[in-house]
Order: sequence, then structure tokens, then C-alpha cells
Amino acid sequence: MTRGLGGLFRGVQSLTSLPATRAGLGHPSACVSLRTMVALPSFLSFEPRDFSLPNSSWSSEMLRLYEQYSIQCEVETEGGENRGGQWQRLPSYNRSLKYATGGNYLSKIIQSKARLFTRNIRDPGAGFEYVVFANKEEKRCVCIFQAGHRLEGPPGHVHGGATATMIDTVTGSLAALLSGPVMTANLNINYRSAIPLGSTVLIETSLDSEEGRKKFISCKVTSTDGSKLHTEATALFLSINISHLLQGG
Ligand SMILES: CCCCCCCCCCCCCCCC(=O)SCCNC(=O)CCNC(=O)[C@H](O)C(C)(C)COP(=O)(O)OP(=O)(O)OC[C@H]1O[C@@H](n2cnc3c(N)ncnc32)[C@H](O)[C@@H]1OP(=O)(O)O
Repeated sequence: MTRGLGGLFRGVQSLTSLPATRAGLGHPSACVSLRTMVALPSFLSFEPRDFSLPNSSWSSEMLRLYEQYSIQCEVETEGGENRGGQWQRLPSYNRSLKYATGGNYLSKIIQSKARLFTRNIRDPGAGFEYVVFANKEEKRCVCIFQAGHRLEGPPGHVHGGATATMIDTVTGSLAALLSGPVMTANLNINYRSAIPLGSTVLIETSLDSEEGRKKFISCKVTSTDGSKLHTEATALFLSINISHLLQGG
């Protein structure tokens, strides 16, 4: 499931090799439990839901664009090599640590009730429906976003905070794809025209420049045909050591 995302969260992956106490598991026996859980027979194993796959709520426009980018995605050959397209679809679970463990158990143990903000509404179509495609070579991402009825701000339109959340998510995904664990240091947003609830929009983001631990990224939210500009933003992400978060951020 994490095919093609090998380098995505290098720093996070090292979590899996942390001693139990540093990984926040609290008790040394947690190491044993983790090993036990990994050894569970497959019929008992936990299969996480990848929320970035099509569901019944997706509009025809969302499906069309999903198809358009999917056919440009890399494919894994029988020999296990990645070949083909320049794009990759980023999987999306309801815990971000699942990216790093291929959807496995670690994230169930640490802060078991925590959920990724954008993926905590399970009712299809009610909240943030989106899929992110990344082009690592060109250092850019495209997100197809369909805003559900629970994201209302002004009547019939998307809440500015929901738009900001999506901008943070897509720019953050690009920054993490390029350099591992990051945190948003700065986000500047200009709202140009309101987004109708239920509509499908494109969130396009690209790397402007980098300087040491800093990644400067810009972002545009437009109608799917590009004719209407909804929002423009710039963001600064700083690479962090994962211990920054484990020690309380
Ligand atoms: C985490 C891994 C999970 C991966 C799974 C990903 C899953 C993928 C999908 C989800 C994607 C979602 C993405 C959401 C991302 C968030 O929403 S993160 C949450 C919101 N952000 C925060 O809470 C951050 C809070 N702030 C902090 O923790 C710290 O201030 C920071 C940002 C880590 C920086 O602290 P620091 O590392 O000590 O850096 P510091 O030494 O202060 O500054 C270093 C340099 O940056 C500059 N700088 C620092 N802050 C600023 C600023 N605000 N403005 C301008 N310059 C600044 C400094 O001036 C300095 O510059 P130089 O002097 O070197 O030229």
C-alpha cells in the first residue's frame, strides 16, 4: 500500500525501530506486544482503510480527474521495480503514522484515540473527500478535493478554515514527500472567491525554494477547469527530527 512512498517519511519510519519508551509506548512489555501483534495470523490482522480511493460520494468530475491522474501513475513490475508514470497517488489513512508503517499497528498503540483531522468523518461525502497525486521529479502535488456539507462556513460555501486545512495538508504532503518529517511554520492565505459546498476543486502546490531545513511552497485552489481562482497561499515548512514531536513538539 505504501508502494512508491519509500522515501516519504524516512524519519517516521525510524520510529518502528525506537525502543518502546522513546516511542511513547510507556512499558517495556509493549515491545513484546508489538512483536506479538505483528505475528498475528492474517485473518486477525487490521486492514486500514485508504481514504483516498474512490467511494460512492465522489462526483463524476472527481472520478474523471482521479482517472486522469491515475493513468499517469507509476506501476510496479513483476520484478518489484517501479516503472512508468511520473505521478504517484499518496495513500491516506486516518492516522498519519500509518503511512510510515504501511498501515500497521504502531499508530494504534500511540495515542489510540487520535485521528488525522481530515480523515475523521467516516460518512462518505460529508467532510473532506480528497486524493493527492505527487510528482516528485517536478516537486509538485495536485489534490482533487470535494467539499462535503459538514464543511459549511458562509451559507452554501466552504468554511475558510476547512480550505486552510486542505492547503496545509497538500503543501505539507509535498514538503514531507521531499524531506521527511516537517511542521508548518507559516501559512499565508488569500481568499479570492468562495468555494460552493459540494463542488470539486483542484489544489495545486509546488516547491518555490529551499534553504537548509526550510521549504517554501506555494499553492492555488481553482475550479477544475482552471477558470476560477478560489484561493492562493504560500507556506513555510521546517524539517524536524521526529523526537521534536515525541517530546511534546
Ligand atoms: C510530522 C511527521 C508526520 C508525517 C506524516 C504526514 C502525513 C501527511 C499528510 C498530512 C500533512 C499535514 C500537514 C499538517 C502540518 C501541520 O499542521 S503542523 C502543525 C502546525 N504547526 C505547528 O504546530 C508548529 C509549531 N512550531 C514549532 O514546532 C517550531 O516553531 C518549528 C516550526 C518546528 C520551528 O522550530 P525550530 O525547529 O526550533 O526552528 P527555529 O530554530 O526556531 O527556526 C529555524 C529557522 O526557521 C525560521 N523560522 C521558524 N519559524 C518561522 C516562521 N514562523 N516564519 C518564518 N521563519 C521561521 C527561523 O527564523 C530560523 O531561520 P534561520 O535563522 O535558520 O535562517
